[in-house]
Amino acid sequence: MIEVKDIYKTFGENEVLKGISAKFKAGKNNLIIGGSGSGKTTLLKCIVGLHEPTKGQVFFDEQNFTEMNFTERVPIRTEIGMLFQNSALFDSMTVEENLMFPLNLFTDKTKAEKLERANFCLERVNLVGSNKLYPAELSGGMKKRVGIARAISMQPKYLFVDEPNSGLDPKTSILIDELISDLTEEYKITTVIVTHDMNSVMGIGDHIIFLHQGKKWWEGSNKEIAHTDNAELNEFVFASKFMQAAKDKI
Ligand SMILES: Nc1ncnc2c1ncn2[C@@H]1O[C@H](COP(=O)(O)OP(=O)(O)OP(=O)(O)O)[C@@H](O)[C@H]1O
Repeated sequence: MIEVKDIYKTFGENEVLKGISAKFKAGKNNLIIGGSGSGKTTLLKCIVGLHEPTKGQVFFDEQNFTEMNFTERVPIRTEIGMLFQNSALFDSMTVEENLMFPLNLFTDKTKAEKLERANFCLERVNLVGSNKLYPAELSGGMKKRVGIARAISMQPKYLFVDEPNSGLDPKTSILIDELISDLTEEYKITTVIVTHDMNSVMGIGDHIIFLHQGKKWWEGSNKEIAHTDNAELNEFVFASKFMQAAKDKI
């Protein structure tokens, strides 16, 4: 479980996060949603240590990450998998080399063991045989799957995903969501996903926190979100006429 306690983050005069507290449980898809500029990515970056919170604390399984120095954080960092918007693959490396990269960096496995792990992860994301391809030869959905394979290569306890569906067609988006959700449940990963995608919210939103004006405005599940009387959340979720019409049927 990850817990954030009273997180504030200020950039100059701009107070972006204003006292966010939340718990993200293992084996669940924890979604952070909210309008553009509401602070979703900033919160994600504060949790993983890419930003230091101005105030407040982050705990990984009751270990106070905020109070740790760089060296003390290393064991937790090696348990973190990350998937960024653009998949962040190394263009000059093949799929296999991309997957081996964290294993080369953080483990003392033999080459054969690393290859075995890379192949296992590729199989898990349904990309067997793509070892020698370069990112430029992959579709957007395939790149995401390689990104996911690399993120799980180190058997992470914690997985952070920023906008997994950006640039993907609706069908591929659903496949990516289902893949993340299946891996989360199977390996009991604490997964935190920043998303705008209402299909994801409805499809895999076990636990959702809605940010508005830098505050946690609402918290609940995908089952609860359809029946919320929170005005700002309603406006956000049911912004389109289609979603308005669908609301009564949920
Ligand atoms: N490194 C930074 N330096 C200064 N300001 C920043 C920095 N990162 C984010 N901000 C500001 O923080 C605010 C929230 O940004 P953030 O990217 O967290 O929002 P978001 O909810 O993820 O938005 P979006 O949905 O558009 O990606 C914005 O006003 C942004 O300009």
